[in-house]
Amino acid sequence: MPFIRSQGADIYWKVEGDTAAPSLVLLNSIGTDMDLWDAAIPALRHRFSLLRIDTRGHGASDAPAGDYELSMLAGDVAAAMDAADVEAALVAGVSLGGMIAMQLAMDAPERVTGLALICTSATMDRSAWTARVEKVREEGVAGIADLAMSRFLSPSFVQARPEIAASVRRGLLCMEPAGYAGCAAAIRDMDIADRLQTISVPTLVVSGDRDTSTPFVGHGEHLIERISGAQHVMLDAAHLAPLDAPNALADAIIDAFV
Ligand SMILES: O=C(O)CC1=CCC(=O)O1
Repeated sequence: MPFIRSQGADIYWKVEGDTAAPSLVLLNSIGTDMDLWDAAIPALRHRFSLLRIDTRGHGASDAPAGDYELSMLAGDVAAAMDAADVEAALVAGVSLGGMIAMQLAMDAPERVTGLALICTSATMDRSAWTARVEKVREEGVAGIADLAMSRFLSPSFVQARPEIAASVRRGLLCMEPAGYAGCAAAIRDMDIADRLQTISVPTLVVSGDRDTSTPFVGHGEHLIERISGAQHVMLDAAHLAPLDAPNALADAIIDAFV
């Protein structure tokens, strides 16, 4: 399995798809891993060379103790791109993944040819994420599992696809608490809102009409108002859009960038 050592942690990455096509980096939300993208891969793999990365603290990547920072997580993405020989790419991220993508576009604009910002935000509630970090460090991921699940998926999706909901919950509960808390600290300390105007690459903002974690009002809307020329697509989806609407999400990315 390919790992790259980055800033004291082994980061897991994987390349698939059409390696002669433009590169698309896929980033996961907090509490999931690169498998979040599985259902969208068949629609994306013929159009892009896909680089999936397990965000530090998630999946097969290491989960060191302590607070992480968005710039550290963006540095991990750049390290995985180096390891995969990807000079620059379109970067698509769900939620935390979108925050990392925006940070990378600010820290290393030469590595980013475009952004697909999916059910994400530049402004999360600091006190709520402070409480989440503390709870996970005291009680483990089980302490926030119900809350996280209620923000990931809508009741209608859970009823229609209980096996997917069960697998998301299992993944969450199997996580290292240090990994969840480290990334939750990066969300708590996020500081990108004032620099959104510096993003100059083509950007697609995707919202979910059933997303209660980063709804369009106050989140997607905030991004399109500040990122010059950003396009917007609203999907029939909750927060984890790649599970809820994988083909519509893939089509939106292909329509915007191919
Ligand atoms: O609120 C949630 O738990 C959902 C979420 C916020 C950031 C992220 O990556 O997922």
